[in-house]
Amino acid sequence: MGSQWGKDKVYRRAMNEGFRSRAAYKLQEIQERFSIIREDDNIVDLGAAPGSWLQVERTLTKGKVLGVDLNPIPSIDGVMTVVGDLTTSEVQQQVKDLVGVVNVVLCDASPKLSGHKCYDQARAIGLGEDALMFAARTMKQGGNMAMKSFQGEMFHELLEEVKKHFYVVKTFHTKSTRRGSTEIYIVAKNFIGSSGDVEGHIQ
Ligand SMILES: C[S@@+](CC[C@H](N)C(=O)[O-])C[C@H]1O[C@@H](n2cnc3c(N)ncnc32)[C@H](O)[C@@H]1O
Repeated sequence: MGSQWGKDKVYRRAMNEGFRSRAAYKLQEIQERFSIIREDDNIVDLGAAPGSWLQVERTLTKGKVLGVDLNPIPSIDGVMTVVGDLTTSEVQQQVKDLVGVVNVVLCDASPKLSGHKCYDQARAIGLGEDALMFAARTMKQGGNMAMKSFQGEMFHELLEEVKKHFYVVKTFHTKSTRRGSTEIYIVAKNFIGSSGDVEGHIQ
């Protein structure tokens, strides 16, 4: 699992460049490599606080940008936010009402670490499954997704589940990820379309 953000060189660079966290560079790397966001796309960003991915997204599309997080996200011009749990159907409905057609779902959410490796890994994988289900229930056919995950138990199963819903699926280690972290991004392009039977834990 990754460690919490620290005040290292990349963090200081992010602050100097006006980003809310170093995570901004991870999305920039994903976009440079995979071009998952097109200039008119509507984007939903799950686990978006404090908002550095939202800052990057706002520069990449003229479409709608909406962030969801358990914690409030300080406002960003031209960005909608929802405070809530991405695993709930209420939040899914709110997002659909606000965004309408969703072209891209991004998920950088990670659960609060308990320090128990197996438990934290299981929760991280569970959150990934929920993000996949969120995407499958809200996203337009042909849409793209990128989600954070962690290598370890059940990661392979999550990856296989993503492959059932997208034509192209890759994994990607960003250079901006801390050394020693098991963090890995799943990048999925060209959503096959909603089948309504994604495994997950939506309430
Ligand atoms: C690493 S931070 C995201 C950083 C963000 N991408 C950025 O650039 O600022 C992970 C976030 O996931 C959120 N999160 C975790 N579980 C969540 C859930 N079930 N629903 C919504 N947000 C969640 C946390 O509150 C936290 O803010």
